[in-house]
This record gives sequence, structure tokens and C-alpha cells, in this order.
Amino acid sequence: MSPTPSQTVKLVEVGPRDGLQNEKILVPADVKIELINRLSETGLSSIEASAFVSPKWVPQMADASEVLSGITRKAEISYPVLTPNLKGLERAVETGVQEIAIFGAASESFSQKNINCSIQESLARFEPVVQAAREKNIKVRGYVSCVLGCPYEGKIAPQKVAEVAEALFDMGCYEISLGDTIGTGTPLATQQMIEAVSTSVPVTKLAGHFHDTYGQALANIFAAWQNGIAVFDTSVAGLGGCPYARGASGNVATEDVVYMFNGMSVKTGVDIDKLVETAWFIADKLDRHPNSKISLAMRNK
Ligand SMILES: CC(C)(COP(=O)([O-])OP(=O)([O-])OC[C@H]1O[C@@H](n2cnc3c(N)ncnc32)[C@H](O)[C@@H]1OP(=O)([O-])[O-])[C@@H](O)C(=O)NCCC(=O)NCCSC(=O)C[C@@](C)(O)CC(=O)[O-]
Repeated sequence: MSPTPSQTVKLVEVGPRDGLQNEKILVPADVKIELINRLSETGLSSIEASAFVSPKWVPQMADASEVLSGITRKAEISYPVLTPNLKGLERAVETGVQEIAIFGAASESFSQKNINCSIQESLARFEPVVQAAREKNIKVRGYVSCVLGCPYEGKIAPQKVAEVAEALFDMGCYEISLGDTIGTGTPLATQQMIEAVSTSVPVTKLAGHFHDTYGQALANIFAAWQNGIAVFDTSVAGLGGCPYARGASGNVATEDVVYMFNGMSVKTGVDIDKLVETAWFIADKLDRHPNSKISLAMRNK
């Protein structure tokens, strides 16, 4: 029996991290801080703030400590950060984080390119990170990349996605975010992948993370929602891409997702006007228009 679609969804805003990590020109820390502070006023309950990764690999995230120390945190909002290893966790802990995310992949080649190790090695590397985090009462979220295709290997078997998702869930991640890193997925493939993964991890513990490279993200979110997923990662102004997936465009724009769910009377808790203002704020700083039909339409109304 298909799960009942939820009438409330949670959006995890990933713009300050997934969105900005791919910008060629370094975005000053004070702009990142203002972006996060503005997002904190929109009703979002989770804002991924930065990544404690190697600055040699992703220079844009080198200021993670400064950003985390500079933002005004609200008690009701979670500000997760990426931590690929114990070193990342140690740096994150110094800034008082309460939630981290580890990130694996369902593709061997992507795992090598992104975090310089095999899938198996990554799981072994994550284990002590999760353990140390949980000892400090820090929540851990897990990502699986390339769930609907890989920039190096093409098609990925849903069973492989299920195996990696299950390994991260069994390790102690409270939620597994399934990433269509290169945005090649379509609704039916999304449905089949979710069906495969939810035999290993309860669908209520899954989140959808859709890039919009091929313009399929909203349709995939709708398919995922119909199949029981109620948490979606989105990026204000459609910012983003992945430095290790050439050509990957941004995540689906947060404002486009809020508009779609508003139209379905599904609650997100997010104020679309404030969100659109924030989208224009960061787009102006980057000297371009938001990559969001809704932000453009609402400005031109
Ligand atoms: C995992 C590593 C570190 C392995 O990288 P490595 O080179 O194998 O690591 P290493 O342990 O040999 O260290 C190399 C150097 O980095 C330093 N280092 C090592 N770790 C850290 C750290 N945490 N913080 C600061 N510095 C660090 C370490 O100290 C050393 O410095 P040196 O001695 O040469 O001066 C590297 O590959 C890495 O940082 N990768 C991250 C890549 C990344 O951020 N990708 C984008 C995020 S994933 C994504 O976007 C997908 C997602 C999540 O959105 C979902 C989807 O869309 O699919």
C-alpha cells in the first residue's frame, strides 16, 4: 500500500552550503552570515550553514568557523554543517554545532572524486564521526549522493542506494537525504528508487535532495511526496551545484517548492515573501538574478 502524503513538509535550506560551495569567487563571510540570518527570519526550521571540509578541496567553505561563530542562532532552528571526518567534527564542535551531516555516495567513482575514498572506506571513516557526535548529543544526518545517476558512471542501481542508505541509518543517522546530485532523475525513476530504499530505511526517515539541472526537480519532489517523503532539501534562489559534479546546477529553489506546496495547502511554515526578498538579497550580492521562476515572477508582478 502506498504511504499517505503528508500535509506538512519540512524544508532543509541548503543554500548557504550546497548553494555557495560552487561559487568561483569567494563570497565574504559577512554576506554568508547575513544570508543565514535573513533565512532565519523566514520560518525555516533547518538551515545548513557551512561545511567543515578540507579548504584545499572546497576553498569557498574555508570560513566555516567564522560563519558559524558569526550567525545569530535561533533556538527553534537547527544549523547543520557537513563534516567528512573527525577533523571536520572537531572544528565544528569548537563552534558549538548541534547537528552535523556526513556524506556518502551510491557511486564508487563519485565517492573517490568527492571524498577521496571508496564507499566502504567512507563508511569506516564515518563510523567514529557518528560515534563521537552522538556522545556529545550532536544529531547526525546522512547524505547519499548520485541516487538517480552519477556524472562518471551514469545509471545507479536503486539497490546500491538502498545499501548505502541502510548502512548510514544503522550507523545512527536520524535521517537519510537522497541526493539526485546531477538532476537527471525523473518522477518514475524517483518513485522506483524510493520504493527500493524504503524496504531498508523507513520512508519517514528519508529526505529528498533534488538538483534542477534537467528541470525535473519539482516533478520529482511531487513524486517523492506522493510516495511518503515529507522532508526536502532546497536552496534559496536555486543557488548551487557540486564542485565534483561538473555541470550540476543548483538545488531546486526553496521559493519554488514553497509556492508549489502552498498551492496544494501543504504546510511548510515558510513565509514566501520574506524568502523571495532573501533570494534577491543573495542574487544581488552574486550579481545575477535568482535561479527561481517564483522569485522572478513575484518581482515582476
Ligand atoms: C574528505 C577529504 C577531507 C579527504 O581529503 P584527503 O586529501 O584524502 O584528506 P587527508 O586526510 O589526506 O587531508 C589532506 C589535507 O586536508 C586537511 N583536512 C582533512 N580534513 C579536513 C577537514 N575536515 N577540515 C580541514 N582540513 C582538513 C588535512 O589536515 C590535510 O592538510 P595538510 O596536512 O595537507 O595541510 C576531502 O576529500 C574533502 O574535504 N572533501 C569534501 C568535498 C566536498 O565538500 N564536496 C561537496 C560536498 S558533497 C555534496 O555537495 C553532495 C550533497 C551532500 O550536497 C548531496 C548531493 O547533492 O548529492
